[in-house]
Amino acid sequence: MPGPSTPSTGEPVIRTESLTRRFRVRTKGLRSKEVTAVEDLTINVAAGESVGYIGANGAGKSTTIKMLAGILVPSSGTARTCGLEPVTQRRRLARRLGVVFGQRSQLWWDLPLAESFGILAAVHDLSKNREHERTAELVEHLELGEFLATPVRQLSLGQRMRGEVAAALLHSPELLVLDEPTIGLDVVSKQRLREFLLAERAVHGTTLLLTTHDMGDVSRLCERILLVDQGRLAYDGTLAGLSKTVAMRRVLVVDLTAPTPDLHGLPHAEHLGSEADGLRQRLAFDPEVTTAAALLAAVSDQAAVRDLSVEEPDVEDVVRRVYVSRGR
Ligand SMILES: Nc1ncnc2c1ncn2[C@@H]1O[C@H](COP(=O)(O)OP(=O)(O)OP(=O)(O)O)[C@@H](O)[C@H]1O
Repeated sequence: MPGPSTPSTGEPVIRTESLTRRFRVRTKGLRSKEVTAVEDLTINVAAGESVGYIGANGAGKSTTIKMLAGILVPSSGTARTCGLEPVTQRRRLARRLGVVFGQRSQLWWDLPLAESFGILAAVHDLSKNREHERTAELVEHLELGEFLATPVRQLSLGQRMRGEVAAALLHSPELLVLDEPTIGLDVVSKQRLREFLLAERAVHGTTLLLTTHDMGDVSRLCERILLVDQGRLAYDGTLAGLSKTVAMRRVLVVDLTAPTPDLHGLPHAEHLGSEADGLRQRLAFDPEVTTAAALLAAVSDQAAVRDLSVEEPDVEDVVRRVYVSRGR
């Protein structure tokens, strides 16, 4: 688990009480029905915490974030972010909050990255000194130097995401909210971004709230997990606590030298499936019970292995098994 949590005596950075948001959605013809995206959500996040906000597709994560950022008005209940009422005090909140939407850009597509930073520094009213100091710090730590002069639309996804994170942090917000920050990134880019976020939090005490479908993000970045199920809070606690509810299975993927029937009788493993006539087979195991090495040895007794990889548990899989363990 990452870094120490910062005890806080002040007001929570995020506080919601019975927060609810409904949408009216069109069904057939002129008919419509009401969808409850977030229901009766009561949470507190203290300064310095790093919280993973996870749940299945459509569970209500983005809707919650939009209400916390003042972009969406709640149907009922209340939210306070950095001690402010997000909708009516949105401008003041913008000075204290940074938001990164993995699938949407806040940068100017046709401008070089450096110019986007300049505009944002002006928007946030940073002094020239502060702007230079903070930009230099972020450029160094996010390794942006080589493409500061490149128009944003020409950046790779990984480069752009680093640019997005820098843009969201330029004004040194006390709360950074990230909606799917590592989506689509390769393993190395993910790792770099996670390391940066950990360092940023350690140095500046920034509170982190992130939604993700990547269990690697959760296990490396988040001390606390909030799990939502159909808009309702289903779990609030540590990853270790969640592991007690459902084992955090990893998946060993083996590529075999010849087509092979599904491997059976492997100790402490579940066969998840095969591809290409059994040339590739996927085996889930609980790292608390066995190791990838022990499982590989057992596979090697039955077939010749050409290549292998180990996948992190998938958030969707964890969420599904939490639901199953609750009888849903
Ligand atoms: N603007 C909208 N109009 C109508 N329905 C909406 C709107 N925004 C969200 N919803 C609905 O609210 C529910 C929650 O959506 P939300 O985007 O918050 O989920 P999510 O947990 O972020 O999902 P994902 O992981 O897929 O991004 C879904 O049923 C979605 O269809």
